[in-house]
Amino acid sequence: MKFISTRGEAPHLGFRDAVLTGLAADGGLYLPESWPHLSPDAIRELRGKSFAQTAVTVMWPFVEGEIERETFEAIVAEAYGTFRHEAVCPLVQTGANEFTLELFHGPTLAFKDVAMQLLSRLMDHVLAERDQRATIVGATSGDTGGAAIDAFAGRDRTDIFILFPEGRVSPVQQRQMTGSDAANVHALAIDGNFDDCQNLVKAMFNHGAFRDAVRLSGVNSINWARIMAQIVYYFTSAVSLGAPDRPVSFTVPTGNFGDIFAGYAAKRMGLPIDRLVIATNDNDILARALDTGTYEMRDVVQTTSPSMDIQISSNFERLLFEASGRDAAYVRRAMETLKQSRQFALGDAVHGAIATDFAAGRADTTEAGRTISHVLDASGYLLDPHTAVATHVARARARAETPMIVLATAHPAKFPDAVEDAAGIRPELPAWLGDLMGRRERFAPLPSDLKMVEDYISARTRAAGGSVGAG
Ligand SMILES: Cc1ncc(COP(=O)(O)O)c(C=O)c1O
Ligand SMILES: N[C@@H](CCOP(=O)(O)O)C(=O)O
Repeated sequence: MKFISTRGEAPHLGFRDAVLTGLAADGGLYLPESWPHLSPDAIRELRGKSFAQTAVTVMWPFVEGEIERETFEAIVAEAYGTFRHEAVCPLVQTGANEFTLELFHGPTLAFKDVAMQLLSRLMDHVLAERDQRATIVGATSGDTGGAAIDAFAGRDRTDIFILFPEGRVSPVQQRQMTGSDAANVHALAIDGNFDDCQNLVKAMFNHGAFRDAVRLSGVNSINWARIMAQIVYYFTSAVSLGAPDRPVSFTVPTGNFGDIFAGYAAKRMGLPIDRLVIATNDNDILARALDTGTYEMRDVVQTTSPSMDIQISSNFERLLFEASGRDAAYVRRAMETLKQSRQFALGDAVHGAIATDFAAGRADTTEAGRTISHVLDASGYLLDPHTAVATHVARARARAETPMIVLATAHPAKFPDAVEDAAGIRPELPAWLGDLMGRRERFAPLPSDLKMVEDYISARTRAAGGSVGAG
């Protein structure tokens, strides 16, 4: 299996190079050159399998020929051994035909752990095989950073630098990034919002000399392996509700569009998904794009679901590539127009293609708060604000005949203030994370300035001399 860039001007890469390369050299995002297909019989055979077994089956077509099967099985087993629930991602019934897929049983209580625990082990494996080191740089609106730091802390072949927007993440999220005492971990508090952090990361990838000098690698969902790992729970949850013999729908709290794109990928791989519903908070660029056919940036609004306070959804580019019939020239034009004028028109064909697979809705902070309180009253189940956004949207969109699976992307204890304001209950961190808020903080405040951030990283990374991967 080769991986190709959405902008059509970067080398085609094998799996290991795609994992280490992150963003393609032409600024695009890697995708498999074709979608593998699981037949209905193959999907039926997943019934009764463990999460790790399903994970190997679903991801193997992307990995085959690049990593030995036994090695891959061991990496997957170790990654999901870090989760605190036997089922890894359990499904809980929360309404008549509504199910909540709990993705927060990993080490940092967010869905990011599902991919990050795998990615760190995959990277370690490939770097060790090549006797290389890498500098990982990532942007976070709150959860990616903590998950990446947990997954990479103390690893010998990587130094990790996480850029987070100062003052815009929850105190728990901040401690998960700043409370690590591992020497290879660096938390950078950027004076800006998440989009500024993400723009800095992309600019570093597009700066060839820096990229090569520090052997730059990425762990945001620009990295294909992040998406690949997230495809798995669409299969496990749908199969547990009767797939492939019964279609299901999913509602996904959406920011950078990585999680819901993984659902789209599952559908392209043969999973019968009726609807993929994009749920946004007040930062509703994706819902507006679906409504109007124009992707139009506005200023970011701070909400009680900070991890979704995003305007530039980087994975939307992957969907544009697919919906345009893999037209890299269309994607290049769209991205250039966005850069110049902060908006672009999808065009009728692409807009129509997207609308056949996706629906969208929004929930503001008041609606999300009310949903937390209603669900608690009705079923005793406590939602985090991101999952509440999705639950609000799901309930407006549900069809009685099709089970609706809502992705629960974070544990409510990551956002205790917002949950307490909404429901009068202050969720506690699990006992095994009890010392988190007492840990000493270590981070560097920096302006949103490319040169200063690059200089900071160059002075501290232990990797030097030539880019990793083939890109
Ligand atoms: C808790 C939570 N929910 C939802 C999202 C949105 O996911 P995505 O960026 O993949 O759309 C994020 C951040 O990515 C998150 O941390
Ligand atoms: N919401 C994310 C933003 C980064 O998303 P990613 O999936 O591209 O890493 C976060 O929590 O940081």
